[in-house]
Amino acid sequence: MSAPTTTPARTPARTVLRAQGLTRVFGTGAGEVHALTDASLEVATGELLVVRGPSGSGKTTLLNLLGGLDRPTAGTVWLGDAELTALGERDVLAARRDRIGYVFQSFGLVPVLSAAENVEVPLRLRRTAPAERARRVADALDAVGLGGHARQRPYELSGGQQQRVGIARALVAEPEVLLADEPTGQLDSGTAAVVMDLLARVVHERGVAAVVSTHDPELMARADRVLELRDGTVVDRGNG
Ligand SMILES: Nc1ncnc2c1ncn2[C@@H]1O[C@H](COP(=O)(O)OP(=O)(O)OP(=O)(O)O)[C@@H](O)[C@H]1O
Repeated sequence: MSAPTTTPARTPARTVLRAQGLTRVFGTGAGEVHALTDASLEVATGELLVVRGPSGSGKTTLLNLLGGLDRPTAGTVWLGDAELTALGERDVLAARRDRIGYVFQSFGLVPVLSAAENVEVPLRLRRTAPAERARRVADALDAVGLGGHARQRPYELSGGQQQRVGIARALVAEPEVLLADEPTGQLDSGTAAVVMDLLARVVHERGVAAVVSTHDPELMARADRVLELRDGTVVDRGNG
């Protein structure tokens, strides 16, 4: 038997985030809205899963359930070995703080804080020591190419730069999972491509399991896998 000619350099991928049978029904004055029905997925370390689908197809609903921001009507989310959907409020908050990074369409930066202070927020919440905070913030800003912009406030940065600060903030505490809901929705197409390339690179380099929703067909090119939603149902899990 011949020996393999190449040795894999990377740690083998491990499933980090898993959802089974996720259903979310909203009660409204006009009756029930079935925003998501029986959705299942898995995301592994270093994998970028893009969720696509038309407006109203359930992308935000799915991301909110995966990130513990909302509770499903039925179904389960596992974060590693922990059943996120079975945890009480305090434990969900701790899991969100310690294990998940979020990137928002409208960046979600605090206007009165500098880029560095915005990136520092998750570390303060985790009570990381000041010297360690400073080191990690500098590393995270360097990783998104903004080492020279640490003291600038959000209004002194372009939209693309603001979203790069948002990505640095999401990754600074080294989460296992990164969730981004339409992260390039407010950017022009050229800037969107730069931001998406950056997201894909950091996900692969850092081995984060990432779920990113988008409308933009161009952004699918950066995905390792594309999951497609229609009317709240997964019509393609992108497994080939
Ligand atoms: N809190 C809510 N109460 C009632 N209905 C809701 C609520 N949130 C979402 N919905 C409905 O659930 C469906 C899915 O919405 P969702 O925001 O998940 O779609 P989306 O794919 O993210 O859309 P978009 O691309 O426009 O952001 C829509 O019909 C929406 O109106």
